[in-house]
Amino acid sequence: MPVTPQTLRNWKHQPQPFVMLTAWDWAIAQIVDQAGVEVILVGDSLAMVALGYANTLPLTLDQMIHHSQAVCRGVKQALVVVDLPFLTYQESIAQAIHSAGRILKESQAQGVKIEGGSPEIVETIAKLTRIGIPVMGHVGLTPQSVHQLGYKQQGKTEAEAERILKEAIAIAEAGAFALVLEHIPAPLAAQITEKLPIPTIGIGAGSACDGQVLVTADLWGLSETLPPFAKAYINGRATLTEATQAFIQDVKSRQFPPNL
Ligand SMILES: Nc1nc(=O)c2c([nH]1)NC[C@@H]1CN(c3ccc(C(=O)N[C@@H](CCC(=O)O)C(=O)O)cc3)CN21
Ligand SMILES: CC(C)C(=O)C(=O)O
Ligand SMILES: [Mg+2]
Repeated sequence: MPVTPQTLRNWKHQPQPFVMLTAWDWAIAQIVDQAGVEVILVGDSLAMVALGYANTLPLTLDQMIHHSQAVCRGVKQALVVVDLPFLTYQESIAQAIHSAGRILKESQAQGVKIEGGSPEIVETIAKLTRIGIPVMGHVGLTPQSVHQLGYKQQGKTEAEAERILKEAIAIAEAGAFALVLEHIPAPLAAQITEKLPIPTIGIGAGSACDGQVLVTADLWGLSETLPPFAKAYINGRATLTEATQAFIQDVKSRQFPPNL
């Protein structure tokens, strides 16, 4: 049965966490969907892992729609959620509706994710939800604020932890169907998970969350550097380099192609 935002919203305190992975094109989406993940995120990290930008800020809405369309063509089971890129939702609620609306109209995605927990963002989540657009929240380390936060762990002081907990509660009350907790201490993520009526999805937030998310380029060992919380399950760079060099050798030694 295909996963919907409602399926996910009800996935709370289950014995087994659900899994979300990122995808940025059709082949990757097919692989992770057929492997059995519950959610596929067209994450704006694609700016870095697929397009080579230094951070997620340059990505445009048109680029995101182009990648989302490709991802959706490869997915049969998983719920597809798309990150709204930097400055495609922060300017006004009207801008957020326009951007989220284009994602849902121009791809088959069923939800959008937006970063932050300020009163403005909470109001935007409430408005999008009221007009029928499922929204996933994202607090803790929010990479679109890299020039303010860097990529450091968030919520280390008592005051910061309290602020993140309050943001999480406000986002849930605004109607978000799930919430990403990025790079915060495990006890804080456990406390938020306990208190929220909606599922939490951790990345660098410990094992108590209702779901876990990873950037697929990190899982596959394709990234040049790994965040401290990520784990590569295959050395993709080395494995693909070896295959490429074997091909180069075969051509140079006339072992490839075969003479049919
Ligand atoms: N491939 C990839 N994986 C990710 O998880 C990811 C992205 N890209 N792009 C957007 C953000 C950036 N992320 C990152 C990147 C680096 C650190 C990291 O190295 N943190 C160090 C300190 C860095 C600092 O002080 O500036 C740490 O010890 O927390 C953490 C999260 C997570 N997100
Ligand atoms: C890491 C996840 C949560 C994300 O926002 C992304 O990949 O862009
Ligand atoms: Mg993102």
